[in-house]
Amino acid sequence: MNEISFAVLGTGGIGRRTLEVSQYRDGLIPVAVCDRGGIAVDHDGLDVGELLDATEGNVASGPDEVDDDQDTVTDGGVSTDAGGVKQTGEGAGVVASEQGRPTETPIDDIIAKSDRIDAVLIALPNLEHDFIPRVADRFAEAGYEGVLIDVLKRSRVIGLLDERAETLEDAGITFVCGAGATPGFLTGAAALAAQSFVEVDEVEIWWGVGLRSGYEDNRGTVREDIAHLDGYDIETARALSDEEIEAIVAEHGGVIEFNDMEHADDVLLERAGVCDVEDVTVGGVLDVRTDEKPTTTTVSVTGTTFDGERGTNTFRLDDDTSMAANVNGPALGYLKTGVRRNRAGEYGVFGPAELMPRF
Ligand SMILES: NC(=O)c1ccc[n+]([C@@H]2O[C@H](COP(=O)([O-])OP(=O)(O)OC[C@H]3O[C@@H](n4cnc5c(N)ncnc54)[C@H](O)[C@@H]3O)[C@@H](O)[C@H]2O)c1
Repeated sequence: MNEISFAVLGTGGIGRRTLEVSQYRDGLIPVAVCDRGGIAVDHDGLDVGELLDATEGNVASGPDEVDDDQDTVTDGGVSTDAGGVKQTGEGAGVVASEQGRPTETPIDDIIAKSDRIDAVLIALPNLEHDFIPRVADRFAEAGYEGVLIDVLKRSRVIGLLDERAETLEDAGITFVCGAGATPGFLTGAAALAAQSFVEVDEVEIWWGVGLRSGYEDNRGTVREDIAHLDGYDIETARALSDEEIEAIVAEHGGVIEFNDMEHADDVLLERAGVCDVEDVTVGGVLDVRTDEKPTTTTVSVTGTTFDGERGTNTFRLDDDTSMAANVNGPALGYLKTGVRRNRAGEYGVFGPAELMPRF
């Protein structure tokens, strides 16, 4: 396969690791990145090492300058004080890199350069359900013809993307949705595990994530997970200040269990014909005190074979593989598959249970 130039929208906990993992994959050239305050573009390939060093512990999760008395709502939720973000350089995020420059229109600036970009990985927070679908609209309106891929989690967003399938198809865009770990890797594993059966009764996904770097370095992920707790939803989670999130994490002793999560594995498995939405359950445990997983990540698919046997096929991740590895390895694998499909003229919306990620 020829080289693939790609961009990353959002260089937080996930986006930074996407760039890092891409260094270990053949043929992937990171040419553009942005966060909420800056952009860096080099069509010959960005210096990822420099970019990662400059943004280490220095993610632009909130606006650059915030009046201490005034909460500012952003796509990543409410940030009360830019001082809450660890900073190691001049400015937070991409602008701290010598390759970066400040901008107030980061996504539009990437779109303006997108005719030379094969694939765009969207690692933005999705606290407004239509945020990522609206980003897709902007690429389509600008005449982008390439791959868009996201690692979003919520079931209802897939419907919003499906509504746009025709527009994306007409534009020549191949959109791979929900292509992180769960949904993503584990959804794909469930689709494979289901192949033994003629009837699938149940798919159970149970994840364990240990993130010693905690909320500070994984703001979108932790905030969006909190929206699944009793008493919270996406709107209330979006309105929480950083301090309130830290307090919720502390109330749980740093270990939070989630049950019956609205994870798009369900709709993605249904649209791939594996089972019905209601047959899928997703839950897990997040531990922000340690990098060790609090529980083993498993996907169990229970069904009946053609010859009448009932059984459960189980796919298990090693406890030593991190969330960063299990989100970004598959996301880049699905990105490569997306580019292959795009170059073959297949456009529209695809899920991880319909594709096999490539190396
Ligand atoms: N599918 C999976 O398995 C999986 C796993 C983990 C995280 N995720 C998802 O990945 C996403 C990112 O999570 P994270 O922890 O990296 O978040 P984060 O808060 O650490 O980073 C978000 C990044 O997006 C940037 N950003 C926010 N709004 C922007 C805007 N309007 N324009 C440009 N840039 C903007 C921020 O500056 C930051 O760089 C979340 O939606 C999370 O749910 C998915």
